[in-house]
Amino acid sequence: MELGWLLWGAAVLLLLPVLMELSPAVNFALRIGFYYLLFFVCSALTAPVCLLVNGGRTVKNMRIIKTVVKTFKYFFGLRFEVKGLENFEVEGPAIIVSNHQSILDMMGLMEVLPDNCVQVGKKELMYAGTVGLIIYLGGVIFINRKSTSSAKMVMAEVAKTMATDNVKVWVYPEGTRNCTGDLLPFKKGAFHVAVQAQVPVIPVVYSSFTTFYNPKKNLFTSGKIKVEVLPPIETKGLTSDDVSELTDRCYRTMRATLFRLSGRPGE
Ligand SMILES: CCCCCC/C=C\CCCCCCCCCC(=O)SCCNC(=O)CCNC(=O)[C@H](O)C(C)(C)COP(=O)(O)OP(=O)(O)OC[C@H]1O[C@@H](n2cnc3c(N)ncnc32)[C@H](O)[C@@H]1OP(=O)(O)O
Ligand SMILES: CCCCCCCC/C=C\CCCCCCCC(=O)OC[C@@H](O)COP(=O)(O)O
Repeated sequence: MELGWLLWGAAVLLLLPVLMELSPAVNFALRIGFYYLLFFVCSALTAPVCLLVNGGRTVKNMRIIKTVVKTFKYFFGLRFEVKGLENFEVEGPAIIVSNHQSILDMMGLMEVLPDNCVQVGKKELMYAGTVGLIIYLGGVIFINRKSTSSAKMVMAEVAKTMATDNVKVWVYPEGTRNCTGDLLPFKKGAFHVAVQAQVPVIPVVYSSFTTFYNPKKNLFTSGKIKVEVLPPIETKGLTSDDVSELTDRCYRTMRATLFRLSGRPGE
């Protein structure tokens, strides 16, 4: 019996490189599966550490999570070229907005995440096993995208507490992953919160993943991701009437930066 398993294991190990070469689908499945496995296992191992070190749900756990997630890029041959980190150095809280292409964004997020910064995530993530637990412990704010009213209430609460808690809040204004190399229209919630809290909006742009990552084409290879933190956009003195213009301004700036970083001619 043992010999059988041994032979089977040796065959898989010998065949794996051939399979990966022959079939992009196998390569993609193995790499993305390994990414999920890393999430799952590292979350399970990190959760007790967070509880021991910080006692429960607190943004301080993001430091521990960040330390772990920053190692993931080495497994996939991904490199980050970061510019503008000094733009995070604003006094007090801020709303950070960035484009969102894939679950690989979690590596990019942790590559530049400033201290005391939580994220807004869809509430379904709470149920993603050990990952749900670790992001809960990290202070992630969960919203129900399907209920604008409840999401607005949660965001209004964020606007109130972010000043007292002195936290930055990272929002993906496209509201979903989008790996087309362009931006989806922006949801306005992040900008309402910024105006309600009278805090700056700091745009962050990641270059397009399409050169090394495309699930539809089973493409997932190594690659370089350019990240640019743009100058803060002040909201002092703005009101809810200014939110649409603020959203559009941010969208245009980020889209132009995305095209520049991705080497795509602007429109
Ligand atoms: C150790 C190993 C660990 C390994 C694993 C861990 C790895 C990393 C850990 C940390 C990372 C975890 C973080 C996970 C990130 C996950 C990211 C996501 O889940 S993206 C999806 C969720 N995010 C969003 O949806 C973006 C935020 N959405 C919004 O802000 C939306 O605006 C809304 C949900 C509040 C409403 O959306 P919707 O109704 O679809 O559309 P809108 O046009 O935006 O709004 C409709 C009208 O409502 C007005 N509005 C919106 N928000 C507000 C508000 N807050 N106050 C007042 N009014 C608001 C808006 O203006 C529209 O009205 P109109 O008249 O048309 O202007
Ligand atoms: C033995 C292996 C077991 C594996 C079992 C899987 C258990 C859970 C493991 C990993 C869960 C992955 C969660 C990754 C969260 C990354 C955040 C993210 O990118 O979420 C997507 C969200 O932004 C938008 O979602 P949609 O694009 O609207 O949809």
